[in-house]
Amino acid sequence: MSRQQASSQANGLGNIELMFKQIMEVVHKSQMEIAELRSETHELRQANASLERQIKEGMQNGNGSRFGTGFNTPAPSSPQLRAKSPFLSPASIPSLAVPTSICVPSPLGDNALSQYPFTNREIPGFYVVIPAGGAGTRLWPLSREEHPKFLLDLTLKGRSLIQATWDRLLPLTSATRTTIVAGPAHVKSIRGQLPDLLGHNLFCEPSAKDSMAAIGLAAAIIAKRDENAVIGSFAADHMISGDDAFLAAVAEAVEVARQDYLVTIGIAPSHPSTGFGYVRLGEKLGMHNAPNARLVSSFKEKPDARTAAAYIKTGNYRWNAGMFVTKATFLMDLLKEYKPELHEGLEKIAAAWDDENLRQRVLDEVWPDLEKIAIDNAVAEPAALDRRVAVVPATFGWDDVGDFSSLADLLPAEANQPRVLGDNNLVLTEQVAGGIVVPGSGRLVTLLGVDDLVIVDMPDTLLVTTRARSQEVKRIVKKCKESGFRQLL
Ligand SMILES: Nc1nc2c(ncn2[C@@H]2O[C@H](COP(=O)(O)OP(=O)(O)O[C@H]3O[C@H](CO)[C@@H](O)[C@H](O)[C@@H]3O)[C@@H](O)[C@H]2O)c(=O)[nH]1
Repeated sequence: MSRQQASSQANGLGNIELMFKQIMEVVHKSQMEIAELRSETHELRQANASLERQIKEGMQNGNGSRFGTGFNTPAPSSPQLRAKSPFLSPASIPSLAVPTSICVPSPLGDNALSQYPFTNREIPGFYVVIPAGGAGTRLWPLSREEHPKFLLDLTLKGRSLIQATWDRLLPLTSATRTTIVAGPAHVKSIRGQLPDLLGHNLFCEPSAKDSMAAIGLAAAIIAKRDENAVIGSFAADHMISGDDAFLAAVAEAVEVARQDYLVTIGIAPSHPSTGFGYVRLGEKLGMHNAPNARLVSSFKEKPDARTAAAYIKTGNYRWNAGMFVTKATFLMDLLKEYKPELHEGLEKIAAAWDDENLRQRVLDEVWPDLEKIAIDNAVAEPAALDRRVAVVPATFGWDDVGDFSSLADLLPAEANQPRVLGDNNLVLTEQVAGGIVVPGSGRLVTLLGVDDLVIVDMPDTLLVTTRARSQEVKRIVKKCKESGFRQLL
């Protein structure tokens, strides 16, 4: 063969390879689009169900012709915040066929698809634990001690964050296996918002002792009820988009947890956040039922910005989404090893839990001395070093709605306009770009020529700051406390 012929043959092969690559890219893109469409369809179905519920509630209250206010869980002293409904009328949404399975693209960018059954997603022996403890200080004055972030409907979809968390997880479990750990100040509101929550599944802690005591309490009680229980702990105040991918990731995490691992869900970091824990991806676990699961080679809770940036550069790190899936007994074993006193205290409380008088006595005696520590520091960090922590990398959208800046990102906006949480008619702007306005006092808020401001106008106080400084709102809360404005916290 002449050199010219050989070179033209090589070119031909190269072209075929290129064509194949392009075809594969198109196929992958279509698969991603299908997964996205399915996710949107599911969200539409949920929105539809939520609207139906609002109409039903409105009719039960003799108020059938008016839709809910959108912001249906205002703080007791706040006015109702009105909003445009983001929903279509039920009649305009066609009924949708339920797919038999869902394909979720692999989070590792390897073009693989994992298939999960769509219907009957309940996982036998799986218990949900929702620790509802954070005050959401960075969302003050919208979020208050008595009425924290998880009780608010921050997306104006008609459900508070804790209600949305409940709705999201219900397909995997049932009300009998869904539990909440909360302080006495929030028990009544939680019961009001979640009428299906069973009395014996609401674990009331005497005071805030951080996430290890809260999740450990639930684990200890559940382990007594069911020694084979696998628990999944999910914050009450996070937002998730792409529920199918979320449920698939949790189902995968349960499979891994059954093999005695503390399992986290890993989110691909978008920026070097100092507010999250980071997990370093270790070797693949190669489990048949959990194709994406990997070992966590190390776990670092809230690194500084420089460290976080270095982590992200490697491409080997994921954010810990604050979700932990594990056998209840395995978590107690880890606790016994790494925090024996906390373990002993929680076991004592769990043993007395079913007898209400005894429970109170033991709580009074034991709870005040329990160590206040996050689950991440108490067990996740040391257990990762012992190769007992695994991660399921996730593909769903996730946000912990930590401050007004991230809340702004979640709200719809007209181009170059501030986002409005509430009634758009109460906000007038001229040459204003970006930012977020909460017109919560009922009066008109007007803005001229200011960009990226955060304005939260409540009946009892007004907050003005910038999006860039919104992480620092807790400094103002501290100042209010020091200056004697306790009633505003
Ligand atoms: N019941 C109860 N719940 C609590 C308590 N303290 C914390 N929690 C709950 O435990 C979860 C995590 O606690 P946070 O205090 O909000 O943790 P964080 O600083 O946000 O960090 C955690 O979450 C991040 C994701 O949002 C993670 O990235 C990080 O690694 C860590 O797990 C939240 O659901 C919070 O409500 C408490 O005393 N009581």
